[in-house]
Amino acid sequence: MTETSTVLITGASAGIGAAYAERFARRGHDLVLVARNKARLEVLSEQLRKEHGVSVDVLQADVTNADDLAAVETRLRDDDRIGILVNNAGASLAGTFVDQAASDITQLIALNATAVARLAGAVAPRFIKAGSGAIINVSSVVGLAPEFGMSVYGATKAFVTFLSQGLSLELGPKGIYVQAVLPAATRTELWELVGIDVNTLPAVMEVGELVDAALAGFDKREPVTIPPLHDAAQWDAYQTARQAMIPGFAQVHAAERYRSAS
Ligand SMILES: NC(=O)C1=CN([C@@H]2O[C@H](COP(=O)(O)OP(=O)(O)OC[C@H]3O[C@@H](n4cnc5c(N)ncnc54)[C@H](OP(=O)(O)O)[C@@H]3O)[C@@H](O)[C@H]2O)C=CC1
Ligand SMILES: CC(=O)[C@H](N)C(=O)O
Repeated sequence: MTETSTVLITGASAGIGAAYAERFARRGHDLVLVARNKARLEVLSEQLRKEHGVSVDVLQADVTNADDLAAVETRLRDDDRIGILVNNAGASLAGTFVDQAASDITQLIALNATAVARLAGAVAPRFIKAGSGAIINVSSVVGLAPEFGMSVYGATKAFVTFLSQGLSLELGPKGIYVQAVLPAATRTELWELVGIDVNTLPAVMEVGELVDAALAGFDKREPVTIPPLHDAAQWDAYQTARQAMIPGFAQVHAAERYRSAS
């Protein structure tokens, strides 16, 4: 990854992805913008070329469609200029678990989880060969909070955070930086798409502030960046508590509290 390597951003036609595109263009990076809505991508790319003098390619793709996903994977495998992948495309799901149709659950997992792993998997071997590269995965604080009542959405985001932490450990020693970004409620169209008026939420971050904070974490090479978390020590304590359990998992016998049944 060079200072100005090309950045491929999924879900770049709106919201957080469009803000990443603008911020990376401002830093002088050429871009490959991916989403389904080609017209919106064209308008944004024209604006970024004009305002920042960068080169912008549009790659229309539905990353839940097998052929389209394969085309994005091919671009990531073959285009040596791409040094940063932003896995941002995602959506939420309306209703509670029992209201959600099996087809919608399948679609959400394909978008929020499968595509993220597949695209990281497509680019990683080339990055390993180069000894550099970065993967930014946009997750969510919802993945830390089953209490929020968004079980399937939260599960996809727990997957993204776990995948990112795992990849950071696996790929970090090979020169690749992997970052999980965990926004909380951010003012984008995502809310309207699931029938929620964003103005009714108690606290909402503006998308520019969110992406600037995420990029501050990127510049520090943080493995996990949580822009709304003011007390960073809370995340550190959570990691310490989790890691403290690990040595205890290797056991021949079940814990005492489970031994009374027979
Ligand atoms: N907004 C929020 O409060 C939060 C958002 N996030 C996460 O941030 C990420 C971006 O969301 P946000 O900007 O808010 O949402 P938006 O709805 O504003 O943008 C979503 C982007 O993803 C693209 N997209 C959706 N489905 C597909 C698909 N099947 N294939 C390709 N692209 C697709 C959309 O473009 P198009 O329709 O053109 O395909 C759009 O560019 C998501 O992963 C979301 O979960 C995390 C925490 C909070
Ligand atoms: C709850 C949501 O759907 C939102 N995308 C979030 O992750 O906070």
